[in-house]
Amino acid sequence: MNNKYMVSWDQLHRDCRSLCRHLINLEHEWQGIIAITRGGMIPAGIIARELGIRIVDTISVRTYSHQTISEPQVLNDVTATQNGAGYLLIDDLVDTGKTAQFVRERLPQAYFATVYAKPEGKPLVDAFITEVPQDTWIFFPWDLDLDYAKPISKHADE
Ligand SMILES: O=P(O)(O)OC[C@H]1O[C@H](OP(=O)(O)OP(=O)(O)O)[C@H](O)[C@@H]1O
Ligand SMILES: O=c1[nH]c(=O)c2nc[nH]c2[nH]1
Ligand SMILES: [Mg+2]
Repeated sequence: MNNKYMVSWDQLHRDCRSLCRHLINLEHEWQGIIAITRGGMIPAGIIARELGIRIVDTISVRTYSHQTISEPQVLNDVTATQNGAGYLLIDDLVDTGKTAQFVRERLPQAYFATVYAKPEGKPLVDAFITEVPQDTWIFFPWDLDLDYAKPISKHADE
């Protein structure tokens, strides 16, 4: 994928808080949060803090190895709920929707929210905050490092 969408910690925090405002407006008493690990863990932590939710479980699903997609695999299942009723299910993003479809089958009653969504996957989630084009890879702050940026002009260092 040629295009990149770089997410800073600040932006991630702001986008998670925007998602929280949407979730608060639903006026629902959540039983707890289920994070889809690993990507959903940091958003789930921020959301748990903002909404005052202390029960946080995980379902560990792996669909990608670097940028290569394969069949979703459950590495560790959720234990807090059987069908997700009353639970918020949180992931960092939905891309093709393959992971979302798979997890929805496991937890059909959960309310599924992601912070970022690409067009193919967005019909599979109940809520998201920021849409990113399908041909763009999203880079999260936990995958990035502060590094030297080359000047835009190739003459700048002369
Ligand atoms: O909509 P999809 O095309 O299924 O892609 C979205 C999923 O892919 C990534 O997880 P990944 O499998 O890379 O594992 P990770 O969360 O441990 O990084 C991301 O965190 C989502 O869970
Ligand atoms: O870090 C990531 N960025 C993405 O755009 C993406 N799509 C699927 N899985 C992903 N992981
Ligand atoms: Mg993931």
